[in-house]
Amino acid sequence: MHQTGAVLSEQSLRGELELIQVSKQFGNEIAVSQFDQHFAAGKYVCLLGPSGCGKSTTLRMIAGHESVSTGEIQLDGRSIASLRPAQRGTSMMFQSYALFPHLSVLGNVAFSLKMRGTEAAVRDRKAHELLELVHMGDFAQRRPDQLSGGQQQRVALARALITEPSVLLLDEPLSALDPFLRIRMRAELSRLQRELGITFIHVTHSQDEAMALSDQVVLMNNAVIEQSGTPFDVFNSPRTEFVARFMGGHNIVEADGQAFAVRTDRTRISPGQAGVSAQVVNVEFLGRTVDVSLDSNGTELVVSMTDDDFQNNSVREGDGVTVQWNREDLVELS
Ligand SMILES: Nc1ncnc2c1ncn2[C@@H]1O[C@H](COP(=O)(O)OP(=O)(O)OP(=O)(O)O)[C@@H](O)[C@H]1O
Repeated sequence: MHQTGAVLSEQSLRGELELIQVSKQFGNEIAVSQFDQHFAAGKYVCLLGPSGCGKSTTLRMIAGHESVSTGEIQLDGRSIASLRPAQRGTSMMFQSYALFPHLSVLGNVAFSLKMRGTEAAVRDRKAHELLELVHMGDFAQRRPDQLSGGQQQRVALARALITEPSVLLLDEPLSALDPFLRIRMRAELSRLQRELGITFIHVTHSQDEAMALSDQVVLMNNAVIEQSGTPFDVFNSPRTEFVARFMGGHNIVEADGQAFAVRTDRTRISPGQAGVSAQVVNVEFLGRTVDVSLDSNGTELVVSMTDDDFQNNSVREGDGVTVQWNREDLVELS
């Protein structure tokens, strides 16, 4: 692990962020409504949700690239909603990386300090430290077009971190990478966040990414927070049908006029037992698991079973089956 002296001069956790009843309206359209949430210092937060739900607008309001219509934003105890972006203690890494093509890697990373009038020797030393931190120390003199996508992203990260922000804001940082690199960079982001001890706020529409990375997931829908909590809680205790469906891995079932979620891996097909009748619509082999899709009187159900269970209890498209779950696995939805 690299020690980055000056960069990590402050060892305590930073970036306690509070959004208090923050809303954003564009004309008649409400992009974010009454966003009210506290983020403890030094946490990895993912803002998750479908396209258009207001994630990027929320991030941009924290960064100061968009004003708030109403509400208040506090960072480490001070109000920042009316400050210019560079004064806030936040830094944004963009999806496109937005590196300057004519500058070297070192020049790109040092750029913000140059703008602030920091002398050349100091800014170059800090830029080198940051490049070491993202494992790009050997590439300082290259130009961005001489780097791979993953390398450009590391440089963009170093560039965003050079101002020593308390909060790093990342807008879909992994979406331009191929699936293999995305998983590698995911681990890198997690390592960086822990090493730096600052808050990361990462916008994504991928629930896998949010589950893998975050201490706290904020799931948004139609401009509001639908549910916020640890990935474990949001996945295992979805409050609404939207949350259960968006997080995936759940069936929505009804009993006595009440909707419930039940995990697809806790939904079973057991021959000879009482249960709900259904017909097999599709069988999908996913490697370690097999997903059996079923139609039960017009309701779609999925049973996820291990490969071994499937081999012992094989079904095919068109088979009639009965489906069971345990009462204690039902999560009541509102
Ligand atoms: N500058 C703008 N002017 C008008 N409407 C805007 C503006 N920016 C965003 N919106 C609208 O606000 C809503 C929320 O947009 P936002 O970009 O925050 O969503 P998102 O969840 O980040 O979506 P995506 O994942 O597609 O980026 C959308 O309906 C969008 O059309």
